[in-house]
Amino acid sequence: MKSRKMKPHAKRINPARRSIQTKGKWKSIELDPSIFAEEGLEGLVCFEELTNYRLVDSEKVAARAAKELQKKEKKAQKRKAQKRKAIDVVETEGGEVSVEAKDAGESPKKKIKKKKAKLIKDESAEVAAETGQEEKLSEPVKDSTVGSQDDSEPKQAKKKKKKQKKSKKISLSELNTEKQKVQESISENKPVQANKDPKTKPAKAPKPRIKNWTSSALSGCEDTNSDMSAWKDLFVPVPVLRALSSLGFSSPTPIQALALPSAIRDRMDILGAAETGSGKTLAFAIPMIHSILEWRENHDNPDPKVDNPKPNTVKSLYLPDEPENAAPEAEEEKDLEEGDLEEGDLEEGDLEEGDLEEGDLEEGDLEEGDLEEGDLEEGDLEEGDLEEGDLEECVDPGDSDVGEDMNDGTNGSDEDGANDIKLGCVQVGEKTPFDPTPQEETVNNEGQNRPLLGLVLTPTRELAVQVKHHIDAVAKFTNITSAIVVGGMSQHKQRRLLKRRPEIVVGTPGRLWDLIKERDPHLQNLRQLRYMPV
Ligand SMILES: Nc1ncnc2c1ncn2[C@@H]1O[C@H](COP(=O)(O)OP(=O)(O)OP(=O)(O)O)[C@@H](O)[C@H]1O
Repeated sequence: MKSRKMKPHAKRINPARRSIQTKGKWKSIELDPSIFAEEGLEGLVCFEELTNYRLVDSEKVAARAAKELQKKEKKAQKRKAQKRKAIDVVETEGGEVSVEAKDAGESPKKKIKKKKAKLIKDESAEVAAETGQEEKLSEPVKDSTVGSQDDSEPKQAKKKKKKQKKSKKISLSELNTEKQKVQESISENKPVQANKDPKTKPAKAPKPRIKNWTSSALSGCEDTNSDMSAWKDLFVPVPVLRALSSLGFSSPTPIQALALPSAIRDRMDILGAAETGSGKTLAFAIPMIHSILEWRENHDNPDPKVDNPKPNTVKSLYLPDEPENAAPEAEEEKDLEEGDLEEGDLEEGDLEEGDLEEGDLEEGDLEEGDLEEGDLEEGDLEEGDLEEGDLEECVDPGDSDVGEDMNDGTNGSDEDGANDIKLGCVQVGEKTPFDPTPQEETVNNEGQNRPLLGLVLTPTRELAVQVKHHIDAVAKFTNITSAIVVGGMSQHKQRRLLKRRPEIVVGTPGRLWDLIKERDPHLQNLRQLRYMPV
């Protein structure tokens, strides 16, 4: 039915939604005009009828419509994907400019993702450049950009992890090699080299050993390669020169260079002054040793026609042109064969510490009376050497001063010299007349007759010890012996040492005076004293 109110060209409702499929056409039906006179039908225009049509299932139609929609959406997605692919191809060929052009039409999320990927790519390139593997690493990075961006991120992460693992492995292997080095060096007693890698802990450096040059000299480690020509013209005795070479003293200090010729050649008294550590000790010790060697030579080969001994008869470097000097000491050190030595050839002091080894002396070699008082020094006997009953009376009242206070400047002589006159800082013994004439020797063998030839006076005990070490070091190839006489140490022991008649005595005034007052035989015989450094 059509009325006047209906629009003539109104859009027809989709027939599918009506569930009717129109096959024929709508046809108008002729009506009686009286019908239009009735109320309520004045707006009616005509009737139409459709006789050819088909009823349709509405659900099926709806499903079809949904399918059609999905197909359309898929097609749209495909088109978009094809567009992206085309843009990526352009990017790989054209570089950054094309990427930026492509970015203009993309969402901000995708832009961030791309930036991330780009940053990772740059980092990996830098690392590759550092490790020298740039070529290997850059290729897979390019591949990832050709593929989808979502895939590129996990690939980059994997590579990063691999790199981290690699670097960890490298650092671990470095640590292992360092450990091995340290273990090797420990087993070989070698100092460990400083570790250059700041991450790993540096190995503890071994504590530097302070060189005890006196003991090293006495141990006999000779530096035979050192050039000793700087000592030429200083009149140093050859055995002393050998000792200096073993100490590594290849040249004299200024005070030694100045003092030695005047003291040795010109026999001058010398008053020297130089700063501490400048070698003053050897400046007086070498001339003293020279003087003693000279005395020995004249004493062993006395010339009955000449009262005074010949000066400068000791071999030294002051005669460089003489062929004798070319082979110093070599002849003296010829190997001794069995039978070469007869009884009496060896004197006291000829054998030094270390000359005899374990096993050299057998049971029965020593007879009763071979050892005298004073032959054994402190330290000669070790724990276990003496058995119960070996010592009967071992307490010596003279040893009571072992524990004297080292800081106390006064010696035990104060009690003895209670009646002495004190003049300022000089003490003069009233009741102790000093008699320089030699006392009658109680023992008359050759070694016991040796006079005191050098007496060194030092203000302190410590300096006395130091000076004795210096003298022993440079006199180690001469058989010259020395003893120390200072307060704070056993007076009894010092008396025993003086019985051995050392050529040199180093001491402090107080203890020396004590022993002189006690008429120690070695200190009473000062007629032969040739050298007295103060
Ligand atoms: N010719 C030399 N060459 C190298 N070193 C030397 C030489 N002479 C001495 N010395 C070294 O110098 C150090 C100091 O020497 P010395 O003790 O004789 O100096 P000093 O002037 O007597 O010092 P102080 O005034 O403190 O007693 C010694 O331990 C020795 O190692």
